[in-house]
Amino acid sequence: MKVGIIGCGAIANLIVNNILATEKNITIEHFYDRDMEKAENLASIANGIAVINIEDLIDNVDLVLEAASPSSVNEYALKVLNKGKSMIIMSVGALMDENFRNEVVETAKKHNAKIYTPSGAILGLDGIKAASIGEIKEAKLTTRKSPRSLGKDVNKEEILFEGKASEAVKKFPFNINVAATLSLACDMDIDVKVIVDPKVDRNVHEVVVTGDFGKFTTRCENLPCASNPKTSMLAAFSAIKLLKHFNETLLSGT
Ligand SMILES: NC(=O)C1=CN([C@@H]2O[C@H](COP(=O)(O)OP(=O)(O)OC[C@H]3O[C@@H](n4cnc5c(N)ncnc54)[C@H](O)[C@@H]3O)[C@@H](O)[C@H]2O)C=CC1
Ligand SMILES: O=C([O-])CC(=O)C(=O)O
Repeated sequence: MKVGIIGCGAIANLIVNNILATEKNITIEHFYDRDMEKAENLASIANGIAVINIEDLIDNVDLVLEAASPSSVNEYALKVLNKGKSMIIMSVGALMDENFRNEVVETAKKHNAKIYTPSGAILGLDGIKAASIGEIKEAKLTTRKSPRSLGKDVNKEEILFEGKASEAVKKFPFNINVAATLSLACDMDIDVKVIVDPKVDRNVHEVVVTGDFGKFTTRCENLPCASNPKTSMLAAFSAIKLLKHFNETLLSGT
């Protein structure tokens, strides 16, 4: 399988280094970034090509992995899907806009392509997918990050946001894509709280879900990526595992 990457930052670097070292059947050779130097750096690690035109990436791969920004999803998703290429989307917040999401899904259907949103930086997507066979009644996400992650200068804990995921992704486009991933899995605009906390140096996400199945709570304390404190390493790991799934025969978990 040939994969092309849009956005050559923290997540893309972890993915490329891992896949290069562990997977013979996945090649990642085409890279695009609005910062050409970033694309060239990653291309040199992978012995690949930094493309200037996005079409040169789309035309030469089977699957496009977006790890750039919500606005990049608005810019490129329809171009990718219109050419029948499947897509892994990390900047899931872009899909909270219902009209855009419907257009993306319809385009993918028309061209027989798939859209994957990995579990990213949170725990519990497996349980939610199973729980969604019954009714999911309530889902809440509480995210706690350091002032450095959230770009705030505070010396005590502060609630920055309480409301719906659709609003959260607009206010924190680079910090709370997980709220969108949860909303898609639950098929509802979930409740979100964002807390800046000078006492933490990890990205902490708590998920509480109730439904016909009962109730579960998950909590993770994620180490951030060295090159981007907003982003948890687990988010990159989840995309790596999804890529590996394409090659696996025995698949565990929903
Ligand atoms: N789904 C999830 O659980 C998570 C999603 N994310 C999201 O994944 C994305 C990537 O994260 P990182 O690798 O940490 O970011 P990063 O900031 O380290 O790298 C992003 C790269 O994309 C490039 N870029 C941004 N917009 C672009 C555009 N319109 N066209 C071309 N290139 C563009 C930037 O120049 C940069 O090199 C972000 O949107 C982030 O918010 C991050 C963590 C968890
Ligand atoms: O990596 C994280 O902890 C979560 C994150 O930035 C996002 O969902 O955008």
